[in-house]
Amino acid sequence: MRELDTPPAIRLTGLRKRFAAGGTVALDDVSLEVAQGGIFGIVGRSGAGKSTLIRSVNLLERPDAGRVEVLGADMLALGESALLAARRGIGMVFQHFNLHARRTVAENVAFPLEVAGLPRAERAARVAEILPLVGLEAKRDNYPAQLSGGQKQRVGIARALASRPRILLSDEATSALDPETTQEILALLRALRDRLDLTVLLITHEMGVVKAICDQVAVMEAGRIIEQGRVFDVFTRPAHATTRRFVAEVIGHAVPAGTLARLPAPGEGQERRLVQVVFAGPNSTRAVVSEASRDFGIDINIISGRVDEIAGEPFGVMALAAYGPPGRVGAALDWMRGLGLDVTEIAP
Ligand SMILES: Nc1ncnc2c1ncn2[C@@H]1O[C@H](COP(=O)(O)OP(=O)(O)OP(=O)(O)O)[C@@H](O)[C@H]1O
Repeated sequence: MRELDTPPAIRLTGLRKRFAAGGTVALDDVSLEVAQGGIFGIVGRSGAGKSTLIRSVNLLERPDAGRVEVLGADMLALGESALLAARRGIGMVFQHFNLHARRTVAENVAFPLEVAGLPRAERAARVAEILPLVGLEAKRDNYPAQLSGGQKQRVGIARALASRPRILLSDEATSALDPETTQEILALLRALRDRLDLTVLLITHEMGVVKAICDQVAVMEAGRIIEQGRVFDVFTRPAHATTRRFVAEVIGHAVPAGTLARLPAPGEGQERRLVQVVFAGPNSTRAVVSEASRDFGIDINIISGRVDEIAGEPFGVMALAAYGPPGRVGAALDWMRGLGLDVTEIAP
């Protein structure tokens, strides 16, 4: 991450929100910090409180308690006009694009500038500058109905960037898109972050989105953040059961029951241990399976395996069945743990 010495772009402290007396608590003591230039993902199931949280940043939703600081400004202390100005520094992208059907691409992008009272010539100049950034110069006079979903979201992004915000909020921006278009839009968001020096806070129910572009992640459940940290750390060492389920969606290694049933039973005087091994860090590329097998005199059957990259770092996960005399198998697994690999038993 960049600019480690600068204060966070967004700092939320102790946010609480309940929509009705006696109703569900949408935010329950939520605190997080988004570093300048970072891409921070908030993931959680439907109803976890993600929308309420992201809408608290620009005060589309007012928390009942807590503190919202954006680029150093105490948002809850701002008067009406100062708040409007602060909001112009925070762009927002929506799941269903929210485009005006009867306005062209250029007119949609210019809309927030019109609301802000910018003269026509300046609006036109800004639109001409921004459409190439999202690859839509050729579509400037088209109407939303003439665009694909991905193109519509590019318009949504261009509109969010029209007032040159330093911060971009993304509310499930890719949830209505197919997987290929999702990857294109995510790549665009990352490129824009780099080019315009943006800070991005996004919410999603898909861990794949987090894996693709975020450097920090927070997992929400029932209004609380149950886990947060660097994406690589959370993916490779999820602490909470809910996080483990999310992580399993993209890097999971549930071994099918049929496969387990077909594994050979241990021979006379032998034991069998089934483990999942997560390879990360300096020993991720070491030939641990063959080394363990040779040095401890055991047999290791690789049931499944996959090598991946998370936040640009190599990462692998394997399911292994290890056979050998009692004691030696355990010693081999301990040796793997000693190398910093994450070894967990997956079945008896
Ligand atoms: N305007 C509202 N009035 C009353 N309750 C609300 C309102 N908005 C959200 N809630 C409730 O607050 C809780 C959190 O909702 P929120 O929309 O923030 O969750 P979410 O994680 O974004 O879910 P989704 O992905 O389905 O939008 C839910 O119980 C929801 O029903």
